Amino acid sequence: MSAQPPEISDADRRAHTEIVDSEDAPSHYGERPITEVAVGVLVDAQQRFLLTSRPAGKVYAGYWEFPGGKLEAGETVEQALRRELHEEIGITIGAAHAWHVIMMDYPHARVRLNFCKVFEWTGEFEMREGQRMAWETLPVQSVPVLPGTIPVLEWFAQERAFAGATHSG
Ligand SMILES: Nc1nc2c([nH]c(=O)n2[C@H]2C[C@H](O)[C@@H](COP(=O)(O)OP(=O)(O)OP(=O)(O)O)O2)c(=O)[nH]1
Repeated sequence: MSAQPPEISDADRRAHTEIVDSEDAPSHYGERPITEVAVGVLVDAQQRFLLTSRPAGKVYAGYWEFPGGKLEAGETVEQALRRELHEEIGITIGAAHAWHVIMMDYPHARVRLNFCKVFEWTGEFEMREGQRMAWETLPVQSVPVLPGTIPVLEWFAQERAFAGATHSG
């Protein structure tokens, strides 16, 4: 089975990234409310990282991203991450190590992405929303990647002294 990669629209190209790397940004930043998102960067013993495709029916369906989702009321980033990764990919994570925080201004929403590295988990991977999964290294082979995923690839490139394009497209 080979799924056609989705078209990249002008809106995707316009999606605006802002590196924040602090928790200082107010909950209403600019004119639009901010949606808090917990994102897991799972790294295995071979230093590969896990990407999953966004399921049908969500915005950016078919795009590749790091697994995660929106915080529910009263949740911390770590709690939301633990819940989302269990619900969506079937695993129970160990410690979540806060890494970087960025804002993304999409046509559909303004989101604050709280990226956490995760090195330990238990359970079998089970794509419970019909996603696909891929263990990746640089350069990433899965296309297209979500605009808000690209900065993570840049951080890996810096950490790993990787030169060249981090992904295609
Ligand atoms: N999971 C994840 N989301 C990302 C990444 N980069 C990025 O811009 N996003 C954006 C896309 C979405 O606007 C938002 C995540 O929301 P979502 O719709 O996937 O969250 P969810 O699973 O809670 O969805 P739902 O319950 O509303 O269906 O964050 C990434 O690497 N991983």
